[in-house]
Amino acid sequence: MSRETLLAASNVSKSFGAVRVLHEVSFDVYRGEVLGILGPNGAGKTTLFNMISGDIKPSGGEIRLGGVMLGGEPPFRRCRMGIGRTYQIPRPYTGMTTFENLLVASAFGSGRTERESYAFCAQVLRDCELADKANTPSGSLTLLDRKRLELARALASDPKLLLLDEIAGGLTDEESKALVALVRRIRERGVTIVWIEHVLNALLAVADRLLVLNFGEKIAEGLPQDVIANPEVKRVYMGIEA
Ligand SMILES: Nc1ncnc2c1ncn2[C@@H]1O[C@H](COP(=O)(O)OP(=O)(O)OP(=O)(O)O)[C@@H](O)[C@H]1O
Repeated sequence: MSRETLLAASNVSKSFGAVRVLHEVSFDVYRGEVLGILGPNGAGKTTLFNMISGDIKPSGGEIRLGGVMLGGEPPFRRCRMGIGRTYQIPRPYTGMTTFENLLVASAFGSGRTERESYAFCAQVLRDCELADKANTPSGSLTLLDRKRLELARALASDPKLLLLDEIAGGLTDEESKALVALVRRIRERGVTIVWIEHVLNALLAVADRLLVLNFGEKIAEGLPQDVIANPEVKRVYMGIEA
């Protein structure tokens, strides 16, 4: 079966001054898949997301979405082109309610009218199991609900490609399962997902493929069972000598 590429990264590199953080990383993300990204702390995972979302510029290489080069497009335009993301540290507007947070994200990203945004955001709230917290100030949500809100805010811009940055950290096993179920539902709606995650069980429960970074270089990519069995991945990521 032929796979359609949604996002293509070719030879993407990033240095901060003399410090090389990513070196010529290339990979494709196929439409409809969940690609999991693993790697030790400092491997360059979030830096890669920052370059896809346009928060920072690559030092070299190219990133394309649906064949269109992202080049110097700023973050808001990439958002409107269909790239949504979450941040490792959720950034809700704590003085606003859950619903208001979604409305802001929707107005920013989707180009919907106010009336359309209301209906759409109400649906996103239901999808993310936050409907009963619509009027709760976001600053008083539980950790799981803050994670759901972070996801819901990314979904409110109606992305084709959703970048999830360590959303399962700090959750109990049960909460993590609830989050995985939500990620699955989002994928079933046709959203393509790239998920950086240290909570391996969560990632393995939903990822179609895995990519592993170490010291800014891609060291493995493929089916989860093959990547997890790769001796280099075991050594650098799990500390297991072959
Ligand atoms: N703006 C910056 N200026 C200088 N160095 C940076 C900057 N952003 C990131 N780095 C460095 O780049 C390296 C990669 O950071 P990055 O956050 O991408 O790693 P990561 O794989 O996401 O790690 P973690 O799993 O801990 O989140 C780190 O050494 C970090 O200190």
